[in-house]
Amino acid sequence: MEKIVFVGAGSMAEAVIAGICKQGTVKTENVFVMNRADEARLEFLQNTYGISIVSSDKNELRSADLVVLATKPKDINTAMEQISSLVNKHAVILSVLAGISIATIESGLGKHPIARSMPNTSAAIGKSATGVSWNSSISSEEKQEILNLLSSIGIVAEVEEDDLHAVTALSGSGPAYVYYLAEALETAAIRAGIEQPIARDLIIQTIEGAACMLRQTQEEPSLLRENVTSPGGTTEAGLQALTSGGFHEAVFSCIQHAEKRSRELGSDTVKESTSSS
Ligand SMILES: NC(=O)C1=CN([C@@H]2O[C@H](COP(=O)(O)OP(=O)(O)OC[C@H]3O[C@@H](n4cnc5c(N)ncnc54)[C@H](OP(=O)(O)O)[C@@H]3O)[C@@H](O)[C@H]2O)C=CC1
Ligand SMILES: O=C(O)[C@@H]1CCC=N1
Repeated sequence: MEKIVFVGAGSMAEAVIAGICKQGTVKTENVFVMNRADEARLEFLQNTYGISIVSSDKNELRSADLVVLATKPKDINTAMEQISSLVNKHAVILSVLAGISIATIESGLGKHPIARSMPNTSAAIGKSATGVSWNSSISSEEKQEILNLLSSIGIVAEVEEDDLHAVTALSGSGPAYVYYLAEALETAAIRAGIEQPIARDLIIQTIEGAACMLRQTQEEPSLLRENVTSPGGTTEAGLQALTSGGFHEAVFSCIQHAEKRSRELGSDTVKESTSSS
């Protein structure tokens, strides 16, 4: 897939662009980006990554091999209306949108090979955890090309389309949960008397170290947790406070609410397109 056009130029588009450009997956001169109105943003991406801006006649879409849909879910119907007559009929479509079904994309853009994915912002450093599913029009070669592209920004799991809502809740939104934990730990550490820069360093290393332990030892998280927890010690005291504060319930509820919201984003978009047609 030589020529790639990104429709949408926000955080997620940038994370994927940064990832594929840094990993050398594509030639930067073959990557084009467009958005709704923010020209300064397009110039920033052009200057930072050496990619190009889609011209005002959007002609690049006519010869695109891959079109990446990266608008907010609420904007996708308008975006598809604006581009559908221009997109090369052989182009593969790769969506990164939360909640938006393959059927919605098919009804907006017509029959194309479609990959619906859910990456996360760690794509920018090649560490995304991405889920992907396909429509029936995609060939095994096209799948492989998409898997190669997504693998260049992190790990990829092929899942059933319906499971992408849960993947979105888990790993699409997941980096935000970890940052939220880091924020809470830092506030608590400062309150306990540690200087902020020292607290920040200790937290980053603790999160990174624990993630690497999970990956490298392949041990159960519960076993690794038990290894840290001396009977009658500090960890036990801390974990008891988390448990009585409703830690498990909060995490279950977090994933449940995020998954539900992903489903709602999809049905809101379908409702909106039905009411405007
Ligand atoms: N952020 C994240 O962590 C993740 C996001 N996603 C998904 O990625 C998608 C984008 O999210 P994010 O990058 O955060 O959103 P942003 O708001 O940062 O970016 C949205 C982009 O879409 C552009 N846009 C809006 N309407 C159109 C249109 N009609 N034609 C072309 N471009 C248009 C906007 O342009 P302008 O600024 O000019 O209005 C903007 O560049 C969402 O669907 C989200 O669900 C998936 C995984 C993780
Ligand atoms: O919050 C959102 O809706 C998007 C999808 C996953 C991460 N960010």
